[in-house]
Amino acid sequence: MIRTEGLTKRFGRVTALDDLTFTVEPGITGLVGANGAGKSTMLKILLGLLPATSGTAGVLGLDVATEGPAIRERVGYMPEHDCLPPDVTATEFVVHMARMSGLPATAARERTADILRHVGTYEERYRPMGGYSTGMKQRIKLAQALVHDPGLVLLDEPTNGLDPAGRDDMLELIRRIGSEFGISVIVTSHLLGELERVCDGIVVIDGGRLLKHSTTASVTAATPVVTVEVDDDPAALLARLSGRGVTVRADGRLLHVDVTDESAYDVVRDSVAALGLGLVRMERQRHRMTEIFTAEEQHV
Ligand SMILES: Nc1ncnc2c1ncn2[C@@H]1O[C@H](COP(=O)(O)OP(=O)(O)OP(=O)(O)O)[C@@H](O)[C@H]1O
Repeated sequence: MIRTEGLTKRFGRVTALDDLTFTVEPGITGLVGANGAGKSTMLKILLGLLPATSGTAGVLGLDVATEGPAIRERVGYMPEHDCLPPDVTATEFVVHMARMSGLPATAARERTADILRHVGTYEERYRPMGGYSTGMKQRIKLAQALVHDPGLVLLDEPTNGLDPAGRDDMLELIRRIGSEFGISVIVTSHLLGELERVCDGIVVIDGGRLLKHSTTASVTAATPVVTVEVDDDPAALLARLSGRGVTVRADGRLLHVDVTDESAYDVVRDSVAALGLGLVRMERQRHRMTEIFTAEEQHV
């Protein structure tokens, strides 16, 4: 889908991308990094909108340096910042973008109606976009990226500015773009945790350098861990669980238990009861990917 080789971009003294080499397979891929890590710069280079300082990149087998227009015919792009004209309706805008991408007038109108229904803004389609909420604007930006039925979409921070429910809705839409329409997706975010839910693969960049490239499956396949807290010294519980073949680590007053299968929960419950302890907390750990990336970062 995408390959880069030694890709570097400098703006004066700022190195936005520093010798990046990676490949991206079809599916949903997250491009993660803090603000300023170089994510938007990467997307603009992949679209052929910004020239690289050195190195090469290809998208769908096309060279970004010489085949930008052909790439933009086949790829949809959702920019990060607000770019919607306020006095134009969603229908007018998305039809216009479809026509710009080469669709005939009738097909553009039909596709626009379909895609606005799909992203959940059909009711409001004849209202000027200036009055839209941030969530609706993000959906229109997504709709215009999809309207010409691209093989790949590049989404720049699509959950930016959304409340938790809006984020969940947007992530669900992205998941469906991949699974129902079979369109490959590159989605950027500064939040690793939210991409973990929808992505097949993750590329992490930091200060323009590649920190990590991995499949989400290989990461989330790691054994789940449950944190257990009891109302007394956990030493006796630690010994009892180890004696029953459970892998467990002490962390101050907390115990971290590997859940290789569901029976581990029963072993914890029965052991706590047998020792006459009170169970204060038993919690599945979140953000495993963050921990794994942080652990591996030390080896990079
Ligand atoms: N046109 C430009 N001129 C000068 N510097 C730029 C330009 N575009 C980006 N930069 C710099 O390059 C670096 C990477 O910026 P980029 O916008 O790609 O980061 P990002 O990861 O997308 O962050 P954000 O989410 O905040 O947009 C930053 O230091 C930024 O200031």
